[in-house]
Amino acid sequence: MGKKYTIGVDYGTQSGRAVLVELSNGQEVADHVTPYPHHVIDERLPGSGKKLAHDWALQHPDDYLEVLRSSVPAVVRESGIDPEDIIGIGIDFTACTMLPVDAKGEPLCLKPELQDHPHSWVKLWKHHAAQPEADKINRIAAKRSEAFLPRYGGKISSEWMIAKVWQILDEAPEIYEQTDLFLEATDWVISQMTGRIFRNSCTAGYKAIWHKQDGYPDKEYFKALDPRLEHLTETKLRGDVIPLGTNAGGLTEPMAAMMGLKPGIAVAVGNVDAHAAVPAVGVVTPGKLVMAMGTSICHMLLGTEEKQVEGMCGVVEDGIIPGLFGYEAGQSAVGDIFEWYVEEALPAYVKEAAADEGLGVHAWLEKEAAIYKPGQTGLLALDWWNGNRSVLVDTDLTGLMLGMTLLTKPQEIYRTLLEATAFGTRKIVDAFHSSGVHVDALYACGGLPQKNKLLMQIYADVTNREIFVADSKQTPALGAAIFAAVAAGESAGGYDTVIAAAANMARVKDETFKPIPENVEVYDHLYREYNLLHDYFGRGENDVMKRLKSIKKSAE
Ligand SMILES: Nc1ncnc2c1ncn2[C@@H]1O[C@H](COP(=O)(O)OP(=O)(O)O)[C@@H](O)[C@H]1O
Ligand SMILES: O=C(CO)[C@@H](O)[C@@H](O)COP(=O)(O)O
Repeated sequence: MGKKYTIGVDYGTQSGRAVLVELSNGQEVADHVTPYPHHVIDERLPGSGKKLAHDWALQHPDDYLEVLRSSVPAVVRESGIDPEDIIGIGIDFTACTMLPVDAKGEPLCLKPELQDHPHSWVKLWKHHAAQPEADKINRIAAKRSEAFLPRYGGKISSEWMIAKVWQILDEAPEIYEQTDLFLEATDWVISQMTGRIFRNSCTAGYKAIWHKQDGYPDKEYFKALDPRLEHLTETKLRGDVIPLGTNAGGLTEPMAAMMGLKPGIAVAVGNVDAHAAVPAVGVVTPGKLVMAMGTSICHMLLGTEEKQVEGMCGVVEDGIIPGLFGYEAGQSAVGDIFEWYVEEALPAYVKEAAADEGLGVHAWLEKEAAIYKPGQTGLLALDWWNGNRSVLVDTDLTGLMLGMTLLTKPQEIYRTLLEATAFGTRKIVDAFHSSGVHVDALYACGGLPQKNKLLMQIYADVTNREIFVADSKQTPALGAAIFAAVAAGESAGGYDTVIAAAANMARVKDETFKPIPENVEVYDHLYREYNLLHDYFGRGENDVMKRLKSIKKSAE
């Protein structure tokens, strides 16, 4: 058999990208990006121009098909590969990004009579307008001591499926009525490619409170939320939940013609961006924490048992790699904090100095901050500029920096912010490790590891763990291509397991970041101080951050 290939398509917040990957070695032969024509819809609906309320974020389902129409033929063309040798396609998506469809699988928002109804559209992961429903979901679950709650670190997010479905029922019962199924967008796109609807074990588990043994929460719980939701899971959330890497069916003739691919090739069930990245950095066994590092960090870890870990986003059997328990945790702002500082608080002289030296502002700050030894700034910060999504799960917490004097320099503040986010990651590492889900090494992908070496060294020193960095331009898309290779199977030239596929297709860079013992020692001291501040301001001893927020609210 000659060389074989699969295509991975990564659906992000602003755009989708296709990557064509060689199966023998994981080489990314060609890639192509399609920005979504309708962008994120957060002000006005397309067509009617109807104004959306605060905290809404929608998308247009045809934008997802546009990625298939444009980016897939583009990578085939650019690579010059014969479509006969492309044996499968897989996708990964933001989540929970969900939509209501009719009995034919058609999105309600594409029906002319429903186009001007905001609730008929795709709700993007960062649609935050279902917070009142999420609050009730949590309150009622806690009161009933629902067994599922600890699996999600004690809190169900407003970003997830049940809160979004309930918001539709609350605010637009007529749309709820006309919905045959609520689907994750990742499952909808796969259904468009195959003509068959399946739910994948990743989004069902992390975003829709589904459990491999227990299924969804029972009817009594849903009835306690709202009697109209009693039968939700066997009606509008019905459908087989199948593990990642399963072939969801062959590519249909019309879709194959549209994309320039061979009909009948394997289409892997849908997946999520951060989760798909895990095998793409070669992680298929417990003990290795994968960090997707960008504006925020998603932390992914594998285990052999279901354990309860404070503040984690969730634990799902088969949720990342079939046969293992996948754990997810996160920090809600990391790169975003550095960006806030650079955009909102940096003196003009720094920007001028960077320009004079032909450097970007981040690069200049990194160079200057690297001159300091750990502890030498005398500063310490709490990384809560966008609340806390890790052990405290509290969006009302805010940022803090301690130790400033008249001599404090911008590069010292920048370094302290890098360190604060590293302490935030250590908190997550410690929460897992002390709950019996071991963390022996860290694996990093996303934009930040390529951009800032000082940041990576600080993470190695603060966590006292070696960090391996992805050697892939598009790690989640490579992951989607890995799952496509597994869906195709060995007989077609792919692989029979994710473990075998990752062994051949995943890559990390040769250069790693190793902890430097003297830095580890100093950071241990600083981390103890961070913990004192963390608990003092975060666990109720001094609720000044919340009081300030409420004073601010009443002053508005
Ligand atoms: N040299 C740098 N050092 C640290 N952070 C940086 C640097 N350059 C950009 N950033 C931050 O990286 C973030 C973007 O990361 P990236 O992985 O590209 O995005 P995303 O999370 O959207 O995928 C921004 O928040 C930006 O502030
Ligand atoms: O929530 C998840 C994964 O669980 C992500 O899809 C969501 O945060 C979107 O991430 P990105 O902004 O695309 O990195």
